[in-house]
Amino acid sequence: MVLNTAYVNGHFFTMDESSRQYKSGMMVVSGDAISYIGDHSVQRLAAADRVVDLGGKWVMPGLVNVHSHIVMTILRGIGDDMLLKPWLETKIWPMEARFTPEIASVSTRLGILEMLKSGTTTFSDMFNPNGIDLGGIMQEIADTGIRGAFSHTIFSLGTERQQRDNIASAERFAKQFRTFADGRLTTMVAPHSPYACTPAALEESARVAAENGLMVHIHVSETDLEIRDIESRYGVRPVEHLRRLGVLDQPTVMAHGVVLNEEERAILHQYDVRVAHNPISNLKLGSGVADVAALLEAGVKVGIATDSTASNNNLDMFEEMRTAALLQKGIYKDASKLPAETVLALATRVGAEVIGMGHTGSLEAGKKADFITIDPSDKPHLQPLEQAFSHLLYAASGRDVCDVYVGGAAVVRDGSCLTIDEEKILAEANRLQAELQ
Ligand SMILES: CSC[C@H]1O[C@@H](n2cnc3c(O)ncnc32)[C@H](O)[C@@H]1O
Ligand SMILES: [Zn+2]
Repeated sequence: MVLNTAYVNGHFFTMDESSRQYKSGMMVVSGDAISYIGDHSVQRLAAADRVVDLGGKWVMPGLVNVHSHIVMTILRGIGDDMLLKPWLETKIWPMEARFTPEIASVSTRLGILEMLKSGTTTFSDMFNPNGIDLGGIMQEIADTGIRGAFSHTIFSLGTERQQRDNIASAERFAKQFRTFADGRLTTMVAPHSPYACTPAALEESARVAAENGLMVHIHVSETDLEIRDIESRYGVRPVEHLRRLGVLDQPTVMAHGVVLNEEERAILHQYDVRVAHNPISNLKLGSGVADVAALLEAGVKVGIATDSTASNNNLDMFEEMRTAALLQKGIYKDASKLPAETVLALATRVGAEVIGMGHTGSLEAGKKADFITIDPSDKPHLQPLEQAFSHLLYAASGRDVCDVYVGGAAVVRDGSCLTIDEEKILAEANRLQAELQ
């Protein structure tokens, strides 16, 4: 039997196409989906099996982080203040090579704990298996209650045989977990980047995506150095390189897109390539600032993302949204660029579409009941209440998140995670980072 829960007395921000607000509104959740959102309805209240009084809390869709690496969470604070190439080659990749199954597991749960507590309900993640049992990791992710899409990274490393095995392992993973945890978790195909994958590996990735109806998730055009490197190896820039190899024929999420010209933005639009914008990671690694305003003007779908805690150094999507908005205003010297309405949409409804999960991301009848609450009543930085929508972007932080629901199930209540043993994970993470160094 489907349980109907009525959430009453909340201030709802729907983030649907028309971005409605219902002050003193009502939302009914039937099973794992929203069946009603709107003004208070006495009839619907009478028909509900359960009533939750929100006491004036704000309710918005859970945030969608479209590019992360949760297995790297343990590396927070390691490798600060370095450019991407030396950061990867001298710090991160050598450390990742020493990861054990225990590190991968603790890192994953620490990352998800941080995401859930700061209001992220859906994420798209790329991880490097390194001999780790990905089935076990997927089960752990499922147990946290979060929603997401996961990809086993493809690197062109080692002998030809090792490279073939790597792609075969990514394909097995993508097929096995394509629909997992009642469809809450799914997979993508993730060649790391045009510089860490051979043309053959990129073509193979496109084949695996096409044969299995999956999206491609790849780092592209992150730095000037990458553009020079790809041009010198193949005579064309990364976007054209991927286009020629057939990668862009598959639905693709390109992480970064910092260094793009007008012609490339037109290609992304033409091929419906979506961009995962990682403003803080791009700033911290000294990569630059993606021209999100130009991408949106070119009709490209953009989502917001954190990247990993090794280049961010947190997974707070509120910080990420605010940074995204402020950067465009700053680089254009135009305060009208990326208003609250736009950025909040990119981090919710549009972000969900970017990663092919349009069944979440807004509070609308028929969508999954993935939502978060914020209690502004005791928070001076969220008052006066009248401009609440503005506060969601310009004043709130992940620490303000009170309750988090995924598919109608509570995963965080009053700031405490119900699905992960916080004390235990923090102790384990501290012990393991000390051992790694
Ligand atoms: C965890 S599997 C993915 C792989 O990507 C590396 N990585 C993390 N952040 C970035 C980035 O911004 N650009 C390129 N590569 C990145 C990470 O170390 C893993 O090996
Ligand atoms: Zn990344």
